[in-house]
Amino acid sequence: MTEAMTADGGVDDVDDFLFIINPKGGNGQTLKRWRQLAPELEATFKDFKVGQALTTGPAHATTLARDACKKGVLGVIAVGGDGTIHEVVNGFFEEDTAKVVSSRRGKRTALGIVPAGTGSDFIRSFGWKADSRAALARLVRGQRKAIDVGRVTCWDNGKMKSRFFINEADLGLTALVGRGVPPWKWLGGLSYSAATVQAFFSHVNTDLRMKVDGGPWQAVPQNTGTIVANAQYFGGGMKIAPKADPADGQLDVLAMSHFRWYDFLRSSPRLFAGTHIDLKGVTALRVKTLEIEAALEGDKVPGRQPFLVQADGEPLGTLPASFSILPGAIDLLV
Ligand SMILES: Nc1ncnc2c1ncn2[C@@H]1O[C@H](COP(=O)(O)OP(=O)(O)OP(=O)(O)O)[C@@H](O)[C@H]1O
Repeated sequence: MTEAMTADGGVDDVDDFLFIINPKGGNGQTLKRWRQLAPELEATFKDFKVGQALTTGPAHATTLARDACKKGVLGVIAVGGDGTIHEVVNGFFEEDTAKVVSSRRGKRTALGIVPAGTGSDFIRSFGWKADSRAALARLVRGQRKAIDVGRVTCWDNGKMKSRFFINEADLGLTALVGRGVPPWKWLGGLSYSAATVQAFFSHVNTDLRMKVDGGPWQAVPQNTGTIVANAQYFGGGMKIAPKADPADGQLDVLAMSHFRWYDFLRSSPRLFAGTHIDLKGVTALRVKTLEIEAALEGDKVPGRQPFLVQADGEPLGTLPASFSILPGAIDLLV
C-alpha cells in the first residue's frame, strides 16, 4: 500500500500503477486478452497497489491518464493498440499546452505498454512482440528510458488544434488509409491493405510546400503522402522510417511524391523491409520542426486545404500543419 501527500498536506491513497484498458481495442480482443491476464497481473504486481480502468469511449484514456499523472502514480499503463497509447500519451501533458503534467509525488510518472491492439506498431521499434505476459514482466522491473514525443498542430473545425504523438504523424494518402481502416478491422492485419486499395480511389497527388527547422519554404511537388516519424513502423508493420530513433531528439520525415497506385504495389515489399529510402520520389529528412501546407493559392484557404492529417493513426484534421519534437518528454518503462 502506498500513501502520498496531497497538495493541502493531507494523505491521499494513490495507486502505484494504473492500467488503462480499451475494451474495444483489437476489434474487441483487448478486453478478452486482458481478462485472461488476471492471474499473471496479480502475481507479477503483488507488491504494488494496482488500479484498472476500462475506457468508456474515445479520449477517455487521456482524461484517466492525466488524472493519474497529477496524483503521481509511478506508471500509467496503456492496454490496447497504438490508438490507446496515443490517447494515454496525450494525458501526460496539460490540456492545450506542451507542459508535462507534474505529479504530487515529485518523480514523474512513467508510461507503460501492454500491447493488445490490431497493429501495435510503436512497440516494434523496441523489438518487442505483442506479448502481454512479457510486457507485464517488463513493466514490473521499473526500468525507464526517456523518449521523445512529437507535437502536431493542424486545422480542424474552424481552428488550429494540437495533439501529441509518440509513434508518427502523417498526411495525404496514408492518413486517408488510416481513416478507412476501422470498417476493415475484422480482417485483422489485412485491414490496412484493404483500406489502402480503397483510399487510392479518392486520393489525388497534390503540390505542397514545407519549411524545415524555420528555414525557407521549399516546394514539394505532387506529394502523395508525408510521414513525420518518431519511431520506425506504421501501417501494421511497415518500416517506414528505418533510421528513426525515439530518443534522438529529432523527427524523421519521409515525403513520397509522384506515387501512383501501382508504385505502391511495386514498392510494398521495400516499404515493409525499410529499404525504400532511395526509391525515386522519396525524400528523407531529419528535423526538429516542420511546417507543411498547400502550395497553390487556391488550395490554401484553411478548411479547404487538401490532405488529411493523422497522429498515431488517429484522425486529426487537415493541412496546414506544423510538427515539433519534445526531446525526452516521457519516461517509457522498458
Ligand atoms: N470504450 C471505447 N469504445 C469505443 N472506442 C474506444 C473506447 N475506448 C477507446 N476507444 C477508441 O478505440 C480506438 C482504437 O483503439 P486501439 O488503438 O487500442 O485499438 P486498435 O485500433 O485495434 O489497435 P491499433 O491502433 O494498434 O491498430 C481509439 O481511437 C480509441 O479512441
